[in-house]
Amino acid sequence: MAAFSATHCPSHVTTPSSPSSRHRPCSSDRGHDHRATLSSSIASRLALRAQPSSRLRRSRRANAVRLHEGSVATTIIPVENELPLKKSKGSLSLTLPEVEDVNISENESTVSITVVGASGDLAKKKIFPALFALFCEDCLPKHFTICGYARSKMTDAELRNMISKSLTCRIDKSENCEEKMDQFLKRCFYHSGHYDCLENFAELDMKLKLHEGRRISNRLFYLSIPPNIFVDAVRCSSSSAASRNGWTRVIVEKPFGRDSESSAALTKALKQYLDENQIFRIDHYLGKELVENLSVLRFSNLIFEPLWSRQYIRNVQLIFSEDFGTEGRGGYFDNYGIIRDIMQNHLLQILALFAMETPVSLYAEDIRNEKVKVLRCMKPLHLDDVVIGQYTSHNEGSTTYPAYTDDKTVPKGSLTPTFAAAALFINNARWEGVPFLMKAGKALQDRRAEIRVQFRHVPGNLYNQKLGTDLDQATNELVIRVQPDEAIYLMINNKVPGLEMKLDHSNLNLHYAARYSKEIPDAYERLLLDAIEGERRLFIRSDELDAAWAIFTPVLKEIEEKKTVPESYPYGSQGPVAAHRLAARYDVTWGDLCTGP
Ligand SMILES: NC(=O)C1=CN([C@@H]2O[C@H](COP(=O)(O)OP(=O)(O)OC[C@H]3O[C@@H](n4cnc5c(N)ncnc54)[C@H](OP(=O)(O)O)[C@@H]3O)[C@@H](O)[C@H]2O)C=CC1
Ligand SMILES: O=C1O[C@H](COP(=O)(O)O)[C@@H](O)[C@H](O)[C@H]1O
Repeated sequence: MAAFSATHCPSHVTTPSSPSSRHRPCSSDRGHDHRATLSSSIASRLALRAQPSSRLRRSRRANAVRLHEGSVATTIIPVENELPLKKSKGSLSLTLPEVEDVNISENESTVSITVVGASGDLAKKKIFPALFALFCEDCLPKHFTICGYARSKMTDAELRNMISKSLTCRIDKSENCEEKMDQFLKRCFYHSGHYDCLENFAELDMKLKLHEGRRISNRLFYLSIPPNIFVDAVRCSSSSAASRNGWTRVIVEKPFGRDSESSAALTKALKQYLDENQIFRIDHYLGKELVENLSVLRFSNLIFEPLWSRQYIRNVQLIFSEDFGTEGRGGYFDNYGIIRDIMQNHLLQILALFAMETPVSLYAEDIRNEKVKVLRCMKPLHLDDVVIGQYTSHNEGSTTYPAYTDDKTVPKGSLTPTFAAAALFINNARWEGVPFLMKAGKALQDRRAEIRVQFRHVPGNLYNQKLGTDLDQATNELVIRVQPDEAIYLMINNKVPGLEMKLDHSNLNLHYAARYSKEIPDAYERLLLDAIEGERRLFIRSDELDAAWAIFTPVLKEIEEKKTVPESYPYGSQGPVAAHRLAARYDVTWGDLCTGP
C-alpha cells in the first residue's frame, strides 16, 4: 500500500443531538425460516449466518476507545446510537457515555457496509432499499452494521428518517413491516466527512470498530459518489478505515472512465490502494433476473445451444429504451451520453454473456475469461456503423415534454446523444457475419430492455405460400424481455385450428408473472449480496473493462472530434429514422417496432 500524508480536513463532524437509544444485540431468532424453499445458493448464504449468538452483558461503566494504527478492535459495544467524537493529540478518542461489556468469540465475524455518498440519489433509491430487502430475506450476516458516509451533516436519526422514506416491505409482506424496518434502521448509522480526508475516515473506522467489537471485521465500501472523487475515497477508506483482521472490498459505480485512456488511468489509480480482487465494479444490469438467466437458458437446454451460432441466427438485437428523459441527471449525462451510459456497459455486458463460449465452470474467473475473449473478438466501432440522436420537445394536448437541451443542467447547444444505434460484429468462428444491433435511447415511446434473436428463414419451406410474402414476419424469433414484465417467448409458425391449412405466427410464452409467484429481486440486492460473499461473477474485471472500451473508444472520439450533430427525434417517439436505415443495411427490421407481444 502506498504511503501518503494526511490531508487537512475541514471541521465538519456532526455532534449528536438526538436522545440515545439502546443498541440492541441482533436477535438470534430473526425472521422465520425460509430455508426449505430457497435455492442451495441462498441456503449456503444463510449458512454463513449460522454462528453462535453472542452473549451481551450490560455495564454502566463509561469507557473510551483510542485509535492507533494497527490497534486491535475494541471489546466494547456502545449503547448510544450516536457517539460524541473528541479529538485528542496524535490520536482520536471516542467517549462513550454508556457501554455494554461484550463477551464475544473472536471467531465471530461481522460485516460493516459503508455507503459512501449516502445522501445521494442512488443510495436512497437503490442501495438502502436493497440492503433492507436482504435483511428481510435473512440474507445479511447475523452481525452487520450499515453506515452512511457523506459530507452532508446528518444525525443517525436523520439518516434513518431519510432511509425509511424509501423502504418498502416488498418481500416479507406476511411479517410486521414496521418491526422489520425498526430492527433494520437500528443497525444504520451515519458519519459525516469529506471524501479526501484521512482523518474523517479514521473517525469512521473508530465508529465501525465500536459496532464490530472484537469480532473479525469485514468491511464493504459502496462508492455511490461522482467518479471524480472515486480515487480520493478509495485512498482514504483503504488507508484509514480498512479492516485489519478481515476483508475489505470496494464496490465502484460506473462510469469507469470516459474512454480507454481515462479508464486505464482510473484502474491504475485504484490499484495503488486495492488489489483487483478487492474491486467490485458494478454493472447493475448483470444483477437483473433475466440477464442472470441467460446462461441457464443457453447451457442447460439442449434445444438452444446447437442453434446459437451464425448457422441459425440471422441477427441479434439488444434494445434499451426509456420513456422519460434525463430529468434531474442532465448534469451527469451530458458529460457521458447514451453510448457510455448504456451501450458500453449494460448492453455490451449482455452481449458478452449472450455470445461467449461455454465457460469451463460457473466460477467467476471462468465466466469472465469467456466474456473477455468474446469482447476481444469484436471489431472496434466506427461512425459508419453508428446513428446518434437527441430528443426535442413535444406537445401532446396540454402537456409539453421538454427537449434534452431544455434541462437547465445541460449546456445550451449540447451535441450529446440521448439515442444511439450501432451494428457490431464478432470476428470468431461462431459469429462472423452476424450483426449484433444495439439501440439505446431516452425519451422514447416506451420503457423496455430486451434481447431479440432473429433466426434464419427455413430453407425450402413447404409452407412458403401459406406464410405470405414477408418471410421476416414468419421467422422464428426468441425474445428475452429483461424488463418490464419479464418474459421469454419464442415466435413460431402454427396451424390455425380448422379444416383449412392456414398458418399464423404465435408465441410460446414464459411470462414470469404468470409462472412464478415470487417477486423478482432488484438487481442491487443480488449484487450487494454477492459482494458481501465475495462472489465476483457479476462484477467487471479490469481486462473486461479494457476490452469494452477498446470497442467504443474510436467511435466516441470520432463523434467528439467531428462534432457530429445528432438527428433530432421528438420526445416519446420511436427515435431517429436513421436507425431504421442502419438496420436495413444489414437486412434487419427492429423487432420492437413490429407488432407482437
Ligand atoms: N442515480 C442513479 O440512478 C445512478 C447512479 N449511478 C452512479 O452512482 C454514483 C452515485 O450516483 P448519484 O447518487 O446519482 O450521485 P449524486 O450526484 O446524488 O451524488 C452522491 C453524493 O455525492 C456527493 N457529491 C455530489 N457531487 C459531489 C462533488 N462534486 N464533490 C464531492 N461530493 C459530491 C453528495 O453528497 P454530500 O454533498 O453529502 O457529500 C451526493 O449526495 C455515480 O457514480 C453515478 O454515476 C449509476 C447508475 C444509476
Ligand atoms: O445505469 C443507468 O441505468 C439506468 C436504467 O436502469 P434501470 O435498471 O432502471 O433500467 C438509466 O436510467 C441511467 O441513465 C443509467 O445511468
